[in-house]
Amino acid sequence: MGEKIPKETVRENEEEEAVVEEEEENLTFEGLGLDPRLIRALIKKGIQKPTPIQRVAIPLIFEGKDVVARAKTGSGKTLAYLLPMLQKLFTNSVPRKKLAPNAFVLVPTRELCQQVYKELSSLIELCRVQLKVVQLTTNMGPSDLKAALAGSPDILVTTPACIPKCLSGGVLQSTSINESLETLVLDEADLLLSYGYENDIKAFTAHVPRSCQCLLMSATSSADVDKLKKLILHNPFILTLPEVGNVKDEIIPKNVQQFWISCSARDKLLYILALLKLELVQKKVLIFTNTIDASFKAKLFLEKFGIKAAVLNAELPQNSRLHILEEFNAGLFDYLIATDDSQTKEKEGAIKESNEEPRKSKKHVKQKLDSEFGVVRGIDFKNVFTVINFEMPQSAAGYVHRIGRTGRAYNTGASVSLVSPDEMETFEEIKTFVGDDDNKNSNLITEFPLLTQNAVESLRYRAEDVAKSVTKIAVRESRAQDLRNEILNSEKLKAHFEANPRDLDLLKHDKVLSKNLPPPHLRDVPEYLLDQTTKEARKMVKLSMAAIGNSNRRRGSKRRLRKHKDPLQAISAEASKRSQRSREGVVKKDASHGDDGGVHKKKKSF
Ligand SMILES: Nc1ncnc2c1ncn2[C@@H]1O[C@H](COP(=O)(O)OP(=O)(O)OP(=O)(O)O)[C@@H](O)[C@H]1O
Repeated sequence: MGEKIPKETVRENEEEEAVVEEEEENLTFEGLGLDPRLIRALIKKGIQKPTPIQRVAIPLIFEGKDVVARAKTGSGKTLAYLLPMLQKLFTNSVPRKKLAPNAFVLVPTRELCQQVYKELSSLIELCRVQLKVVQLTTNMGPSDLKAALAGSPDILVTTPACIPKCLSGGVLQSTSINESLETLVLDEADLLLSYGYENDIKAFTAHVPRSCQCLLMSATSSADVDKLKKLILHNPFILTLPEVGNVKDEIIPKNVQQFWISCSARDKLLYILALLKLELVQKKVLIFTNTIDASFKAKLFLEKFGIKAAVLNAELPQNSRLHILEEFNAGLFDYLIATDDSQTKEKEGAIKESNEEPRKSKKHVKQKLDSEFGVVRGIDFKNVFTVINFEMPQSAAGYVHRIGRTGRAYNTGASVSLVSPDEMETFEEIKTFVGDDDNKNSNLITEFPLLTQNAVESLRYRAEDVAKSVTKIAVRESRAQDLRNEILNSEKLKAHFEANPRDLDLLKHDKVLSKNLPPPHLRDVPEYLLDQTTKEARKMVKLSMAAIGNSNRRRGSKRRLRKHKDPLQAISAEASKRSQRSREGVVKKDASHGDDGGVHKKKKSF
């Protein structure tokens, strides 16, 4: 590890810049000076060699420098700061003052909070070191905050809005922070200000000691990042990657194949049906809509054809959202329809969480969206191969962040955008933005080659018939029903999930919402409907999926998870006469139950 440069020296220096050189590609984690315990933990996670941003950031952070790391989405920025931060904490020879956590990680959303917390917890567990990490969110009451901060945690992961709450509630003292804080990380820095945290961050900087090492991680360089840089860092080391020449190169994921399909807005359901039902895209699939209603419409429509998908949006309770993400990441279902309203949020700016008490009435919940929810930025969806833009985002930046949910780190992926005539103008802007500046004729977003007009037309009659049955009222009812279920289940199972975080399969989020089960003739596409080209395309997609081991991974995780016990049964059993079994806490799920039938029936007991 390099010698620690005194903070004062670093801050008086001119800003320095580093570029990752190609010849450094062979650098290993050992070569970066990473502790063997961390290297072993990474190997257990399947991570062998550092990504470019990790190759440069880790040594600089070891040197004690303030760092601004700008690297494209999915490039491994999280580990770039977590690894040296952890090593700094568990190899520190000087006893640390523990009046307050020694490291603060500030992120813009609760989902990110949970993600970073989990990553840290698993690294700590795998390294078998005595470090304690806590996450705080603004929906925690004073007693929860106090309980979480008891026992001298070493690392605090939170959103900036939570810090003033802790300070004013007396659970954190500014003098303690000033004496103990050694590392401050602002992750997804370009979002922190647009989420309305400027005042919270400004107020917090007053308590940050000058000796504290500050790290600022961001996917883009924006005016907001500059503002934060000036606010908190002094003469930091600015990290850039070799291909960085302008903003767009910084953020466009290179290993995502981008496709588009032209279709009318009305035909979008038909086209998504064709893509999924004819298996022309590789799983797992993340589908983006711009509104919650559109996501329910797509879900209801698809489930009539036997395609089960979960929805994810800002209206759902936080427990449910986190659980949906975990299930999807664990491979419990293949299709997730996420509502991305991030651009509205960014445009409106400063929609800050109101520090209200947890929601109480269903009516209230129904209308309130969580402004700390962010589904596009920073969320690490695992093993998503295909991103589908069911509706186009409103800007090129939104597009890039959506497609960046696939092709993470060293993986590859694909995106398919369904573009209607009224979205064409935005799409042209996106094409120009992602296009190659040096070669004006090149077009990085190409027409999706695997879907023939014949194949689409073979499904049209069925699709239009079913689409008519998915009325506005049906959408509204399903949305309300889903929300009610999620609130009830989320509250009831909160304690259970805290104690049994691996019991993911007991509450399936891709359950069918329609009152009537899909008729069998819609579930199966008769072979005679498929033309030769579609049959071949389907075969090709299956072969590629097998090649990347996608299907094996999914089956494996399902089998593993089914072994766990089912507290849903236990809860319903408590009320029933099967007291003997309920006293044991949990009841094994009947192995003969299918994904749907068994779990579904049990949930009705709620
Ligand atoms: N050295 C590595 N080798 C392989 N995979 C890695 C490596 N480092 C990180 N990853 C994985 O890559 C994925 C993306 O990493 P991460 O979420 O840190 O990206 P990011 O740069 O923060 O992206 P975003 O800007 O979208 O937040 C994660 O699943 C992570 O576990």
